[in-house]
Amino acid sequence: MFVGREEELKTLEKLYSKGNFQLVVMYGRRRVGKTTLINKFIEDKKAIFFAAQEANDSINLEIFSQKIYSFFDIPLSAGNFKTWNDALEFIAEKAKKQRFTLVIDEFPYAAEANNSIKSILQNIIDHKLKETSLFMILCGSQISFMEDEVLGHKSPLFGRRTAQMKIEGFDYYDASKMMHSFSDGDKIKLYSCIGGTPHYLSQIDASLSFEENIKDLYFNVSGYLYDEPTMLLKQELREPAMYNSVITAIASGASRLNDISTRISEDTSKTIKYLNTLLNLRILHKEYPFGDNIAKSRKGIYRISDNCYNFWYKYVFLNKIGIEQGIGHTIADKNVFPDLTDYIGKQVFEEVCRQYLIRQNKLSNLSFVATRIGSWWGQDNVEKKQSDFDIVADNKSEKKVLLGECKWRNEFDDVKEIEKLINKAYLMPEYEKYYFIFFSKVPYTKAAKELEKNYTNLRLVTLDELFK
Ligand SMILES: Nc1ncnc2c1ncn2[C@@H]1O[C@H](COP(=O)(O)OP(=O)(O)OP(=O)(O)O)[C@@H](O)[C@H]1O
Repeated sequence: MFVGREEELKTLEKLYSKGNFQLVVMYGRRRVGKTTLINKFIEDKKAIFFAAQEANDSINLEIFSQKIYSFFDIPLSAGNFKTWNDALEFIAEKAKKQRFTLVIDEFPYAAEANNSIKSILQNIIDHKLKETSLFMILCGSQISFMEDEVLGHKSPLFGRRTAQMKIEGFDYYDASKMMHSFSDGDKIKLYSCIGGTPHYLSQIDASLSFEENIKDLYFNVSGYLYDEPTMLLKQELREPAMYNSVITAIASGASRLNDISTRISEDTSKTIKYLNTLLNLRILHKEYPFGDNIAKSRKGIYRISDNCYNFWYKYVFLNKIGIEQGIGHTIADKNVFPDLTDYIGKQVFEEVCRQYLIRQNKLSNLSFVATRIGSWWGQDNVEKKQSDFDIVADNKSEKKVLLGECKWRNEFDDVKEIEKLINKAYLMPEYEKYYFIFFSKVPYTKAAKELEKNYTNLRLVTLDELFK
């Protein structure tokens, strides 16, 4: 079953409809669904799909030759192309007369096996392919390679791409389509622990409970996700040990540079280097209080971008010895599951609610079209304490703002919390019209629903609405 990717397919189709030469550079973490997306895109098109192997140059050229021959119905006895240049010139000649797509998947493998492929490609693009209607996709999983050696200004291919697409994991909404047999609450829990990587989501066993799935995937040595984040880290970094410490520090709650440095016992100048590498790899991202000037703000905090990493570094990495000794399931029951409400409440649910708003905003389902969506934290000068909004979305020119609170708790006084949210609006004084939104794991009380009826600018969102 193919899920989501509507935007990506729309982008590809739009580029394809231009009818001229296109070079789309597509990249994204392993297992994020690049190949599946490309296959969906080419399913109704004439296409040569070549996936480079982690092998030497002659093997890659041989496979490439065979793909070309089979596409043009040339008998294999014709022998392989002698060089990449010959193969690509052949493609260029054919592409003068007919429209087709050429996909080179896992491009870094081919380029690592033969360092001159990038220059050969550049030369052919400039002198031959540009005049054809070839639709070409170069795809790869090594983010640093694709950004530096393909898109980067030092690459021979710099400036040749007509579009670039970074493929991200699913948001909670698309991820939930891969777990339809579960309750809404379990869907959020699964997304919080596994994240949005389609391949990981495809490992969920619908016949097992949420807990059984998490135990099977993470808490035994043969579990599919037992070692996955470190294996991926090793692919991108030569010395992952220090990076493991940095990510563990963040997963355990440190989010500012100083706190992270203290936790890993390194000075801030070294820590910042590690953090920057992890930011470049998109394993981390930085968040700023809503409205801050990002270029100047000193309030940025570091967050782990993917829930699989977040969960793994918080609960699996530090328990590896126990898991290897065969007590993984007990650790999960005793130490992990009881902590999940806190983990989701503090680290995931807010993001899920923001994703919901981003989707609703695109569908024009909010009271106004928001031009910025984020969260805010800072000083409340009236109450003389730190304060925050889980959600802030605004339209500055219309002077409208939406303020929100997200509660992943089993019990709380909803009326009190809603009133608290409304009463904090003075912290955002620059608007004329205020709207409020509240998200809750558990159903609202009658009194809260009454409040919503009387206060037209207030919306109470229930868990099931997140999936509509
Ligand atoms: N859009 C999708 N809908 C449903 N399942 C998907 C989708 N995308 C990916 N998957 C699942 O994830 C698996 C891995 O996806 P895919 O091979 O496309 O990832 P990739 O980014 O090309 O990975 P790699 O870089 O490791 O080759 C697929 O076999 C499929 O099970």
